Amino acid sequence: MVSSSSQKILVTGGAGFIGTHTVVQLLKGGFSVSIIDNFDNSVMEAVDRVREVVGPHLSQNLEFTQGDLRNRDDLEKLFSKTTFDAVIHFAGLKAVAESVAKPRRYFDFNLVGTINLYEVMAKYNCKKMVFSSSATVYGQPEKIPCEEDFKLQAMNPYGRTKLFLEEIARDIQKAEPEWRIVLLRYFNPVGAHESGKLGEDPKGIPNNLMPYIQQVAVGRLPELNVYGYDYPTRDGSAIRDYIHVMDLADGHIAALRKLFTMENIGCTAYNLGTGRGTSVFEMVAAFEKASGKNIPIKLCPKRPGDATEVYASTEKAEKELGWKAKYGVEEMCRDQWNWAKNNPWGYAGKP
Ligand SMILES: NC(=O)c1ccc[n+]([C@@H]2O[C@H](COP(=O)([O-])OP(=O)(O)OC[C@H]3O[C@@H](n4cnc5c(N)ncnc54)[C@H](O)[C@@H]3O)[C@@H](O)[C@H]2O)c1
Ligand SMILES: O=c1ccn([C@@H]2O[C@H](COP(=O)(O)OP(=O)(O)O[C@H]3O[C@H](CO)[C@@H](O)[C@H](O)[C@H]3O)[C@@H](O)[C@H]2O)c(=O)[nH]1
Repeated sequence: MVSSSSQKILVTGGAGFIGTHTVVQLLKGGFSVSIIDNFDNSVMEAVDRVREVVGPHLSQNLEFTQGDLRNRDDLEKLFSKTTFDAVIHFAGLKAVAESVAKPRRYFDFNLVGTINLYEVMAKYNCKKMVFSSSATVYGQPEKIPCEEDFKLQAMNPYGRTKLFLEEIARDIQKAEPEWRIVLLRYFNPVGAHESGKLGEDPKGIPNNLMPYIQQVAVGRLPELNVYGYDYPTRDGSAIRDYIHVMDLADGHIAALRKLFTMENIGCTAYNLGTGRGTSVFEMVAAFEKASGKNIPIKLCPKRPGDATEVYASTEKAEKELGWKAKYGVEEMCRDQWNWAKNNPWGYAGKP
């Protein structure tokens, strides 16, 4: 076992959707965790809920700092007082449409924030990193399932930041071989912690399918717009590889263990997906079944830039990280509904 509370992990963006779930699994796995987050897309209540979920004993191994990666001093302050064994880097922006409208904001948060992080990590000789990449780097994949060595392509400014950050990681590791970097390409993270205390809480109208369905189910939105119903798929709607956020969280623990044990890992990318594709209509039906709610739909034109069918090849992660997703669509919808019905207005409650 490599995990012990003597191993200290910095989690950037740890108050966010994937961050909170991963921090729970890190604490349960015996790691000490320090979160830095600027609450651009999250709230303090999410960190308090993490403490609630893990209990008072493990909460002693969790520290929180409000800070911004774009401000190098915020990172300096953290690194100068604590020695980190590795960093899991979630902090960033992720909304495709917003990135098209505000590309500079995306370059600032995602690129400048990450470059600052590398600089400070290098200065304090912390050279192990798990980075949140995305299936978006496959663009419109020519073949499915997506394999890690496929040609990469950006479709929008958000995707470009992920692609650039992957290239930056590869360049840094090539020039300074002591770095160990794992790039995790997430497919479509959904679901919530089984306790119903943690989940996704997007600000404003959700961009993504599952948070949107959730808000229809609790009556915050009247109906779901289904973007595209004449795709060449089994039911005409687009297909994605949805992955339970707890499986994703465990994928980070597997990646971290790999970083600590494999000296020559270099800079390596892994898909985190289930390897199974589910259509929009199938997802709606599964959520209706789990929640007992009717989800009214409106058939709409395709969303520009959306791919027809995307799912992961899971072989590399299974073989090299020893990680495989455990949950299916039924559990994803069950846990997402449990979160939704207990927190219909998210962490903050009804405005
Ligand atoms: N959720 C998805 O569908 C998905 C898919 C692929 C990749 N990713 C990537 O995974 C990572 C985490 O995603 P998430 O869904 O948890 O998003 P999220 O918005 O819930 O979490 C990101 C967190 O980072 C914080 N943050 C943003 N900029 C920061 C900065 N400059 N300094 C400090 N904190 C900052 C936000 O306040 C937020 O708490 C992101 O990098 C995202 O691009 C997400
Ligand atoms: O209100 C909605 C929202 C989505 N969809 C459809 O549902 C599918 C899934 O959409 P979404 O949840 O937005 O996921 P993706 O478009 O696959 O993109 C997500 O997943 C990618 C891979 O991880 C990330 O790169 C992106 O940032 C993230 O938004 C797509 O076919 C959409 O057209 C709808 O029909 N109605």
